[in-house]
This record gives sequence, C-alpha cells and structure tokens, in this order.
Amino acid sequence: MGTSAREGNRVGHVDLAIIGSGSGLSLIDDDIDGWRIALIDNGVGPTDAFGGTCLNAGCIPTKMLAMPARYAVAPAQARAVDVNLSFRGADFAALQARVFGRTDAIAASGLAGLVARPNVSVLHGAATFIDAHTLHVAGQTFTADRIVLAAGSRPRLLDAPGFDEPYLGAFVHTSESIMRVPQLPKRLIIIGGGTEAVEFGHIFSGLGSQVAIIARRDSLLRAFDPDVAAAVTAALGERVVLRLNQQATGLEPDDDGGVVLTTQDPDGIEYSYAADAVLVCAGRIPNGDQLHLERAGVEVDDEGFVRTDEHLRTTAAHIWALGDICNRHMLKHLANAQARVVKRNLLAERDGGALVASDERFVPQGVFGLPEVATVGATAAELERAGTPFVAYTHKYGWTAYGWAIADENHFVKLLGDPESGRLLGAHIVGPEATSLIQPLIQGMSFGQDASTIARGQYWIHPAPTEVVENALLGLDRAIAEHRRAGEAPGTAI
Ligand SMILES: Cc1cc2nc3c(=O)[nH]c(=O)nc-3n(C[C@H](O)[C@H](O)[C@H](O)COP(=O)(O)OP(=O)(O)OC[C@H]3O[C@@H](n4cnc5c(N)ncnc54)[C@H](O)[C@@H]3O)c2cc1C
Ligand SMILES: NC(=O)c1ccc[n+]([C@@H]2O[C@H](COP(=O)([O-])OP(=O)(O)OC[C@H]3O[C@@H](n4cnc5c(N)ncnc54)[C@H](O)[C@@H]3O)[C@@H](O)[C@H]2O)c1
Repeated sequence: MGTSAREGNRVGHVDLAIIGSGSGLSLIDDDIDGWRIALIDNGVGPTDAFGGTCLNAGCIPTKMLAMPARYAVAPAQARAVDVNLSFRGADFAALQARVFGRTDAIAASGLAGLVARPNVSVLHGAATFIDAHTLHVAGQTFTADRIVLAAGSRPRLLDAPGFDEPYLGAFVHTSESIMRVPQLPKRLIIIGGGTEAVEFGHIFSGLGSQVAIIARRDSLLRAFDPDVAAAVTAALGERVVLRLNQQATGLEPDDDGGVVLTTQDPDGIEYSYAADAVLVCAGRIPNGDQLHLERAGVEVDDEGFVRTDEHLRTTAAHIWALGDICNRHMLKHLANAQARVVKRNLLAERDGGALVASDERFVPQGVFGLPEVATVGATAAELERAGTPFVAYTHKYGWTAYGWAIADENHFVKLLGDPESGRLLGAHIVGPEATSLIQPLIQGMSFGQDASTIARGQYWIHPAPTEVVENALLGLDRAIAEHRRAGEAPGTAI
C-alpha cells in the first residue's frame, strides 16, 4: 500500500473507525467531515494494494481480462454465421499493464484523496480489538465512539500436502496473485468449480493457457439452477480439460520445472496432472476471525460471518458491519448497497432520524465467463426444498430474431413464477448479454410486478436481445394460466 497518511502519528480518539478500505471507503465523504475518522487497511494481494478486493484483485481486473478472452473465442462464434476468423494470440504483458495501470492508479488516487481530508487518518496494518471501543493497529492503540467492520474476506487455501510447502509457493496461486504472474502460464490447473473457477477458466483458456479445471462435485456452478450449471459445464468443458468428482490430494515438484497435482475420485482412483501454475478457487473466508471480535461483544454465525440485524448493526450497539465480512453473497453490488445503509444509519443516529433496513430480497449475480450467466431469486431446487409452489418456463435465444442473427442454439432464459400472483420467484439466464438482459427482471421482482405486467407494460425494441426476456415472460404467463386451468401439480416445467 505504500505510505499511509499519518503513519507514525498517534490517532488517540476518533468519532468513527472503519476497518477495511474496500466498500468501507465509500462511507467517507463530506456528510461526515465533522467527524474525526480513522480508516484502517492492511492491503490486498502481493502488491499490498489499497482499496479492497473488487478494485485490486476481484471484479474489475477479472472483467477487464474476461472481455479480451472473449475475442479469442470469436472465431468459433463467427464460423456459426459463415465468417472465417482466426486467433493468433494475446499480448499478456500489455493486457496486464493496461488493466493494472488503470486499477493501481485508481487505488493511488483513492488513497491520495483520503489523505487530503484533514479529518481522516489512514492507518496501514491489521486492526484487532482490545475491547469494545479500543483498537490496536501497527503498534498503537486508539479508541473510537463508533466502528464499522468492512474487512471483507480472503481466499480459502487448500489443506492438502504440498500446498503449504514454501518451495512450491511460487506455483500456488489464488485470485490475489494469479492475474499478476510475470508470464501467462503454459499449463494452468484450477481447483474449484464455482464462479471464480468458471471466470478464470474462461480468461486463461481464452488468452492461450492450457487449462485443466478440477472440481470435487459433479458439475460447475453447483449453487446455481441445474440447467444453468449443466449449460456452463458443457460449454466450458469444450475449452478446458474438465475433471469432475475429483478431490486434490497433493502437490509435488516434477522433473521439468513444474508441479504435479494428484487427485482422487470417489472410488479412490488416483490421477495426476502436470502444470506450471495451480490456482486455488475454493471459496472465501470472512475476515472476522482475525479481529478478536469476542473482545468487543460482536458475534459471528457458525460460518464466521458477523451477525447483524436488518439495519446492519452488530451485536455490539456501536459497531456496524457491511460487505463480505457479514453476508454470504459476497458480491460487490451488495457490499456497496450495505455501505449506503450503514452510512444512512450512522447519520440517522447522529441527527436523530429513523434507521433504514438493508433490502436483500433480490440480490442478483452475474458470472462473466463464456457463456455469461445471470441469476436472481430462487432456483427450482430451492423452491422444491422449501415446498413453494412454482411454474417454470424456459425460452431459448434461438426462438427469437436476435437468436437467429447470431445462430444461437444453446442459450436460454429460465423463469420461475408464483402460480397465484404471477410474480417472478427466480430468473436464470445463460447466454450473450445475460448480465444486462436480467435487469428488467430484477426490476420487476423488486417492484412487485407480475410477469404479464413486465412483459406488456412496456415496449421491447425489435429485434434486440431483450426480446428473449419478453418472450420468456409471455411464456411464463401462458404457463401459469394453463397451470391454473388444469389445476396441475406445482413445479411443472414447460
Ligand atoms: C476474483 C474475484 C472476482 C469477483 N468478481 C465479482 C463480480 O464480478 N461482481 C461482484 O459483485 N463481486 C465480485 N467479487 C466479489 C467482490 O470483490 C467482493 O464481494 C467485494 O469486493 C467485497 O467488498 P468488501 O468491502 O466487503 O471487502 P474488500 O473489498 O475485500 O475490503 C476489505 C478490506 O479490508 C482489509 N482488511 C481485512 N482485514 C483487515 C484487518 N484486520 N485490518 C485492516 N484491514 C483489513 C483488506 O485488506 C481489504 O482491503 C469478486 C471477488 C473475487 C475474489
Ligand atoms: N462474478 C462474480 O460475481 C464473482 C466472480 C468471482 C468471485 N465472486 C465471489 O467470490 C467468492 C469466491 O468465489 P469462488 O469461486 O472461490 O467460491 P464459490 O463458493 O463460488 O465456489 C467454491 C468452489 O470451491 C470448491 N471447494 C471448496 N472447498 C474445496 C476444497 N477443499 N477442495 C476443492 N474444492 C473446494 C466448492 O466445491 C466450489 O466449487 C464467491 O462467493 C463469489 O461471490 C464473484
């Protein structure tokens, strides 16, 4: 992170201490410049970067790399519409320079902007609680009237032989280091089958690495709708070596300067894979366990997430939380929204206003691989488990004019609706522009509109990609009407 604003200065006492410079940073603006504030951060990744995960090692750099990787796959897509293209490779060093040239500059200007604020002290180091109002950071202790926990999460490492051997450390990566490797790995193994594995699988196979994904379950994206998971597993399986139902059992050096990963399947059969780099994408751990929260009376749940009420107040009345440290979604748009809630509630307490609640009814997620995925609300499996009646309808891109234009065969919009109200319970899209196409559905769910109202209460541009969403809504509406007429059993898929 470099130098901090008042490194060496004694902070003494502040009105507000914020632990974490990711989404926590957005709390600091002119509205609270009457407060003395301490912002504490211990940096992200090998460059010890200021500004949190999204900017330095998460959403932004991955998406800036995912986009170029799409061009690498363009020849196959172009062939489907009778155009011949070829991919001749990517300049990985130039790409890295462009991506991190931008994000590093934003991190630096964010820090400089903060330093320029006379009421703010920036402390570089890991904060821990001494007691409910006292924090220890980088050799000093100070007290705070109010504290915001915005310390995020960290990558989960693998507990298998070899992974913690220092002499193999240069081969083992997480999301915090892989995007800054000095050269594109010729052979990359990715361990895990979630969002990171899918996005990095797309990025590195697109840019020219030979990628093997080793997942311990029977598909990628297991937490997503099963049709979505199956579509992504099939599509990425054509671009990488995909090995499902295998658990990593060890890592060793090999004779040609690389490493060998050993795995085992459920029948105990062993496999081995050679690589130049191994990327662990095994989920993330909330950072509350590193703060001595028990000294402050802040409780965590059984998975280590800080407990909050709907106003994002923790079990200690003067301590608030936001972002990955307290929510299972671990998504930036939710962390940002939670920061807005905490900010308003801090001001409400100061000024005597009413507290606001965090609205987490419909938190969407995008996965920026190829194909793109977007999801909001419940999956069919979740509704079945909860015994919630629903009607499902799936509309393919290929049944619309845009789908004909791109000769699409495999992509779709799947909607789950409430047979009584006609409202959406879940929406799941796999295909081009999925993360944009889903927005009218998020909007309809958030504002309580039924499928028919979303479809027929507005125009849809013809022949734009959005027509697949319009047609999916109309199809769901018809399916619900048929379901009501027939008195069918809930859960009927059309
Ligand atoms: C590879 C990757 C891709 C992602 N892509 C997306 C995406 O496309 N869309 C999306 O919505 N989300 C995405 N995410 C998730 C998103 O990055 C996180 O949800 C978001 O950044 C969390 O913000 P936060 O403020 O809670 O934590 P962070 O941004 O991680 O900030 C926490 C800060 O606290 C600091 N800290 C931790 N412990 C301490 C301590 N004890 N003392 C002082 N400082 C401390 C950390 O160094 C860090 O700077 C991605 C994540 C990863 C890893
Ligand atoms: N586009 C996005 O929104 C985006 C992109 C990347 C990451 N993220 C966020 O970052 C977080 C981390 O991503 P992720 O993909 O690592 O987590 P994830 O929870 O999506 O997937 C974790 C994967 O690791 C596997 N796994 C867990 N422990 C393992 C072990 N011991 N051995 C082998 N495999 C193991 C799981 O089976 C699963 O496939 C996510 O919660 C996500 O919200 C979001």
